[in-house]
Amino acid sequence: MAQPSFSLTPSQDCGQEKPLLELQGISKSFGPNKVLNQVSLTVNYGEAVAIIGPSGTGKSTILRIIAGLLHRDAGDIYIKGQKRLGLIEDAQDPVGIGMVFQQAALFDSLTVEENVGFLLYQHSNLSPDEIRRLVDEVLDMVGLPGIADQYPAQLSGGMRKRVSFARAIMSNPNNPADHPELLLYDEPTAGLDPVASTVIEDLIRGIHRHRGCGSYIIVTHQDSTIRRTADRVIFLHRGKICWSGPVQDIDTTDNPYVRQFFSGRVEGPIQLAT
Ligand SMILES: Nc1ncnc2c1ncn2[C@@H]1O[C@H](COP(=O)(O)OP(=O)(O)OP(=O)(O)O)[C@@H](O)[C@H]1O
Repeated sequence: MAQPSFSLTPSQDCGQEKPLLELQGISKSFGPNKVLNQVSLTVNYGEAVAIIGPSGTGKSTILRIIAGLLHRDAGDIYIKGQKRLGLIEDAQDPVGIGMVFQQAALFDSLTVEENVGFLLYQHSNLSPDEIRRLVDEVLDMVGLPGIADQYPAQLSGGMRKRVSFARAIMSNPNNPADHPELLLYDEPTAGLDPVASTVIEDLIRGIHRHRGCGSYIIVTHQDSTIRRTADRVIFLHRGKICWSGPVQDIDTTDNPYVRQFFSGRVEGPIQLAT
């Protein structure tokens, strides 16, 4: 399988003193439903952080707030030590963010090539032939060679998810600043068969490793994805962080939430959201 063409061009300096991202006391309600309650977390340069926890506990909401797609009610967001008021991109020193959403969110009227190469068609001087070559390369990386001319409706849900992944990792090789510094993955392997999951997990890790100090946050329920993609795990329950630790500690911690989550037991502090 092809390696990322941008693999040897790390996009930012490692060893920064400030965290890449810091959330302090973030709260968010939807009507009477308090979804996030004073959540604070940091993501350092080069870190791979998994946010896990039961359904409906606010994981995707955190990603959407970080991405600037949703406003918080309270709390502060710092990027590279600088407080940000609104959109992360809405600043003098923007952070490139790539996102892979739970729903593939492709444009139905565009081909796979047009979807994956969308930003390059809009914002680069690359020729259509060059963009097509990059699209083919990225589709090969996600294990979907030869589908560039198809439409999303012709693909399975898992294939669409991998196309969405391909789009998130597309970047302009002529513009090093184009590489996302922070990738946000919202359940990138949900609904995929085990082999397709492994392909995506390896890609996530591979891109991370090759970038040297690229950082990402991944929200996932999949046991294998947590173990194979995360350095550190944050456990969210009912809008609060109730455990955080290195991924290898998930099997040894006596935290009751973590124990119940990984055993799948019905008895314990985690109760299904109503
Ligand atoms: N736009 C919205 N309007 C109203 N309620 C919302 C909205 N977005 C999310 N919620 C609610 O916020 C809560 C948390 O949702 P969120 O998607 O963040 O949970 P999650 O932990 O990612 O869940 P899952 O693991 O099932 O994807 C849920 O109760 C959800 O119904």
